[in-house]
Amino acid sequence: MGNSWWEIEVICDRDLEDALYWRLERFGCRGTASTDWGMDRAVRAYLPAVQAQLLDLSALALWLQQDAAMMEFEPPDVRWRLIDDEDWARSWQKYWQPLEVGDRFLICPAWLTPPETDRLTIRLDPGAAFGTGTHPTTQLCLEGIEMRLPPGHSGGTIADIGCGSGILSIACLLSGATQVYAVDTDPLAPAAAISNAALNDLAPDRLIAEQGSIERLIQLVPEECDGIVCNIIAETVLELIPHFNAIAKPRCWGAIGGILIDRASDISVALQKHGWQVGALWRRGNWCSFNIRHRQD
Ligand SMILES: C[S@@+](CC[C@H](N)C(=O)[O-])C[C@H]1O[C@@H](n2cnc3c(N)ncnc32)[C@H](O)[C@@H]1O
Repeated sequence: MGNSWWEIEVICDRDLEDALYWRLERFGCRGTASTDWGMDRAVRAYLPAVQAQLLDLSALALWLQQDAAMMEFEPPDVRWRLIDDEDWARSWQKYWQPLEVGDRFLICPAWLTPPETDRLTIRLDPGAAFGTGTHPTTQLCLEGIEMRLPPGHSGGTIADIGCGSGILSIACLLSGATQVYAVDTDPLAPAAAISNAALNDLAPDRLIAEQGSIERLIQLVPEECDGIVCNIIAETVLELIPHFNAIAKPRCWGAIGGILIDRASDISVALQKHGWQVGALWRRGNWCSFNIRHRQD
């Protein structure tokens, strides 16, 4: 069971997809891929087998059905099966295709030849870490990066809190940032981020990634940062916000995602309390992201 994965397949109404992602992420799923399924969507999520027992999966199915009932949708069809490492990789290969995000990025699975494009291509091997670009919260953060680091931008140090696969770190580096310091509490994430940076031909010293959270980042960064990217659920972001100042230059920007729309006002209040101005709040489905700037005082 050590090297196997649960593949959880959920067939649901397309308007339920956002809420579903949230529930799957909270359950601990490391990655998701979705495809059309007639008029519905088929969402597949992957979780190391050691992290869940059959009873946990039954509870998840019940939560998903309750979520659907509360939102007045038909109950989703939820199934799961154990797959080994090889099948897991094959599943990704089947369902995960190159994806354009925003005006500037193209996310391309490592095993495919990137298509001809004038977009910035982020090549990714999902490994076991979260972050393939298919999730709306990742896309919102990528669009935030696109706004802060426009074509021709060069320089700056960025902090990536909850780096997962390193997708946001790599986006910053390909957009001209000089250096990224990244942390993630998931022990598998830093290595995934570093190997994905290498896959994109980025010099190893441009991305320093370590296990931990903001307290590790405070030790890691030699000087305050020009930007912060952070795509984690609202409860965690609320704990992190009071510590942002310890790593931020005056006028530091932030692309903060992972927030369900009904938590937006809590986040906004906390940001303002700690000296951050909300420049824009972007929404996709039930998710939103904050583009913020530190007040200069
Ligand atoms: C939604 S994923 C984001 C991954 C990637 N940055 C992206 O945008 O796709 C959130 C990541 O944050 C990590 N995480 C959760 N709580 C954390 C914390 N307190 N400090 C640092 N990382 C955390 C998780 O392990 C996970 O990899």
